Amino acid sequence: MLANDSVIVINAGSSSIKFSMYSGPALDLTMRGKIENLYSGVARFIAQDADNAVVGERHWRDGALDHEGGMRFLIDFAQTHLDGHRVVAVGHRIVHGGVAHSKPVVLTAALVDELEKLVPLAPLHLPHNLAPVRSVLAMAPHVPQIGCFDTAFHVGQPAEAQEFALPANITELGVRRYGFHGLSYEYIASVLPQADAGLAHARVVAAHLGNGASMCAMDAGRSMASTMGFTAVDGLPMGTRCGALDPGVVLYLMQELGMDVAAVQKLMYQQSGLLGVSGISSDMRTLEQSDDPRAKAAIALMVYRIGRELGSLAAALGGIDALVFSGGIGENSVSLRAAVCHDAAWLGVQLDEAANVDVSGGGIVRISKADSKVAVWVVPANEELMIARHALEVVEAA
Ligand SMILES: Nc1ncnc2c1ncn2[C@@H]1O[C@H](COP(=O)(O)OP(=O)(O)O)[C@@H](O)[C@H]1O
Ligand SMILES: CC(=O)OP(=O)(O)O
Ligand SMILES: [Mg+2]
Repeated sequence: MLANDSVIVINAGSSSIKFSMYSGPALDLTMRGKIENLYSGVARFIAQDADNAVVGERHWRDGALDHEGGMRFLIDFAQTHLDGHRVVAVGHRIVHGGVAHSKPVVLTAALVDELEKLVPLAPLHLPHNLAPVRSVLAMAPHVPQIGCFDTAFHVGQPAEAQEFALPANITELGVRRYGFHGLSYEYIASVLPQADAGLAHARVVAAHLGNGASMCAMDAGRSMASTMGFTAVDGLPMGTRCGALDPGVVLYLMQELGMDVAAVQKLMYQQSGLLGVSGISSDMRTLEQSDDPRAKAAIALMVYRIGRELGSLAAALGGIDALVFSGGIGENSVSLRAAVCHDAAWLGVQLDEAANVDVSGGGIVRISKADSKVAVWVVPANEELMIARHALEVVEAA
C-alpha cells in the first residue's frame, strides 16, 4: 500500500449511500461523502476532504432519487475526484451473508449471483448492496472488490441467542437469528478500549439507532445477543420497519385482511415504525420538531421498546457496565438519549445532563455521571473504516 494507493468503501444503507476513500498504509481518510434521504423529500449529497472542506454538494428536490440514480452520480463524482489516487480495492457493506459467509470475501460475479438468493432476507438492503458491485465489475473488472457482512460479527453468539424455538429441520435450513449492524458493533468494540481501557473486558449494550436500528449485547467485545434476527425487520421499531411483531399478526393480516406476501412485506418494511405510528415521517429530526401528538407517540414507542430490549440484553449479559449510543439518532438526538437513560435508572444509569448535549463531531464522548454504575458513551458509527480495514487485509493476504 503506497501513499497514493486507496481503498474506496461503499456503504449502501436503506435510506442513504455513504462512500469513503482511505489512502496509504495507515488508511488515512482522504475523502468521504454521502447521499441521504433517498426516496423521501430532498435527497442531499455532500462530500468532504480530509480537512472537512466541502468538495461537492448537490440537492435533488423532487424526492425521486433512488439508490440506482444515487450510485450513478457517486461513481461519476468519484472518478473525477480521484486526484492521482490508485484504487487498490473497493470494499462494500453487504447486509446479509446467510449461513455461508461470515468473513470478508472477494466478490465475483458468481458470488454476487449466489448472494442475490438472500434478497428475501434483506429486501431493503441487499439489492442496493449488490448493484454497485455489479457496476464496478463491469466498469473496472481488475479492481478487487471485497464484501464485508453485517451478520459476520454475530456468528459466535451462544446457541440459545441464535436459535428460534422451531423444529430442528427448519433451523437446519438456516432459519435462525443472525443479527445485523455487525460492522458498526465491531467498530464500537474496537474503539471503546481506547476511550477507557476497562471497557475491553466489560459487558456493553450498544444501540445502533439510525434509519435501521438494533441493539447488541457484547461481552469483552464479542457479540452475545442482538435485537435483530433472521432479518433486519426484527427488534426495535425503526424509520419504516415495525421491529418485533407477534408472528400471529402476520397470519391475521393474511387470513383475515386478505393481504398477500408483497403487501405484508411492504407494510412491515416500508410503512411501519416511526412513519407508520406517526403518519408523518420516518425521520427522527422531523418528528422531534413536530408538535403533533402522533409524532410524540412514535418517539415514545421507540424509547419504550429500546428500554425493554435494554433489560433483555442486560439479562443476556448478567448485568451491564456500559451503554453506547451510535447511528444517526443515537449520535444526534439529545432528547432520545435522555429519555432512554431516564428509563434505565433502575439498571444504575445516571446521565450527566451537562454532558448530554450536541456532541456531533466530538468523537467518542462519555455522557454519564462520574459515579454512574453504568457508563454511557456516544460513539459515532464508522462502518466504513471497518470495511476499509477488512478490504485491505484481504487484498494484502491475496
Ligand atoms: N440532529 C438530529 N437529531 C435527531 N435525529 C437525527 C439527527 N440527525 C440525524 N438524525 C436521524 O438519524 C436517522 C438516520 O440515521 P443514519 O444512521 O444516518 O441512517 P442510515 O441507517 O440510513 O445510515 C434519521 O431518523 C435522522 O432523522
Ligand atoms: C441492517 C440495517 O438495518 O441497516 P441500515 O441501518 O443501514 O438500514
Ligand atoms: Mg445505518
